[in-house]
Amino acid sequence: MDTILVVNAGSSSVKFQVYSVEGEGTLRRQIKGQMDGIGSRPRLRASGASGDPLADRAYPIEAVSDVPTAMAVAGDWLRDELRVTPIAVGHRVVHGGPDYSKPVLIDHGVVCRLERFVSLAPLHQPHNLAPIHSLLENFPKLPQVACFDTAFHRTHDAVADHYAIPHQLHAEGVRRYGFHGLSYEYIARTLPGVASGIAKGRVIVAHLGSGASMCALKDGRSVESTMGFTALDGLPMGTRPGQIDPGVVLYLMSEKGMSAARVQDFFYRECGLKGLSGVSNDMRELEASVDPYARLAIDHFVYRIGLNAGLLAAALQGLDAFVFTAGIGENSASIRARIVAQLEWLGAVLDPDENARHARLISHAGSRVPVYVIPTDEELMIARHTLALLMNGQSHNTRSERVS
Ligand SMILES: Nc1ncnc2c1ncn2[C@@H]1O[C@H](COP(=O)(O)OP(=O)(O)O)[C@@H](O)[C@H]1O
Ligand SMILES: CC(=O)OP(=O)(O)O
Ligand SMILES: [Mg+2]
Repeated sequence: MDTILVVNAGSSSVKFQVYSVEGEGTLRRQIKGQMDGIGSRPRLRASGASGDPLADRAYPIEAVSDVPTAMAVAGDWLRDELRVTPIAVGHRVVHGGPDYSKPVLIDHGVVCRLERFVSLAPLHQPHNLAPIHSLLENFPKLPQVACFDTAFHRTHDAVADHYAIPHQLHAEGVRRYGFHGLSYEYIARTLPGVASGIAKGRVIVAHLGSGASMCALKDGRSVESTMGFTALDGLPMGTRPGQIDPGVVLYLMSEKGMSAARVQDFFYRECGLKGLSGVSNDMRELEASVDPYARLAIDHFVYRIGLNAGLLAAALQGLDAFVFTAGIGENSASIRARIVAQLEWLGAVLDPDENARHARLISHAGSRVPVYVIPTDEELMIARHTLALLMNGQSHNTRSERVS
């Protein structure tokens, strides 16, 4: 069976899927899995084609303390226990910079260009590139495809893409890229099947995971995002602060003597829900906590999402629907309820029962703005892009090599 392996390394999880390629361009999911809770409560879960459980293993926090270890554990499991030998591998690569507005077949030149963005996405890019490197080394003819978080947002108007800084910096790549684009692309493609009348309208999608952002969609295209040059901007996240006055950076460097490397580490790993609560970066643990700072961290998260919804509604000049997705958006009914309460002035009213049972439509029948929960599938987008590149014949003479 010809299969495509998809790898998606996030900031607190490694997700993977294996698809069989059937007939002319049909993909069928064979395995879906993830190692999540990295750094809090690591757990490997995977299921087969019909949702049948293949694995559910918990690990001590120190056994899977970072993303590379999680990737190694999941990779060993796929290779040794499931004998996965793909004909191609699709990777999520978080930063594509100014050059890449669509997925690309990987070679050494592409990897060199993507390495330039490691400092712009230190929580992700090194982990995205590590398996690419190792497969290029060991299986040089195996087709690999890079799919970018930034690509879906490359349609932004100049007015949204610029910072108010000298424009030469924009020319060299200092732009408001936006991230989570594979997730937003999946939602944009799924919406017509969920609500055909709305898919062409003005929609805010809230991707609330360990990394969190929101995207304004108009007619299925991204017109604005809360993230910018890097995935630090916008909403507060698991370990990142979100929007912050650059004066704080200057203060940390000039008054606290922090080096640039120390500031980077601080903003990517020690802030956000974790920094503010002092309890955890994991929303499940904050919701279970009675610590007043855990409460404050959740309050701040909800408040900032409400503020940013107003910003994106302004970009769209109105709102026709709101969508929740990703770890928190798909699973936490209480956070969703609190966010929808912030959206009441925009015309959204919750149906608490539908919300509690995680229905697809969670707004009240009389709500002017419908509110949806749509589980995202970045891996499916990557598989589709990977297959499309393979079928366009750009992977000449390479389909016979397999990972063993
Ligand atoms: N049932 C739940 N209730 C609240 N939060 C949840 C639940 N399940 C997952 N989450 C949260 O989702 C986040 C991880 O989301 P995910 O989209 O997998 O992140 P990433 O891809 O960035 O690693 C974590 O903060 C986790 O606590
Ligand atoms: C870009 C980003 O923050 O990704 P994730 O949410 O997967 O960490
Ligand atoms: Mg993610």
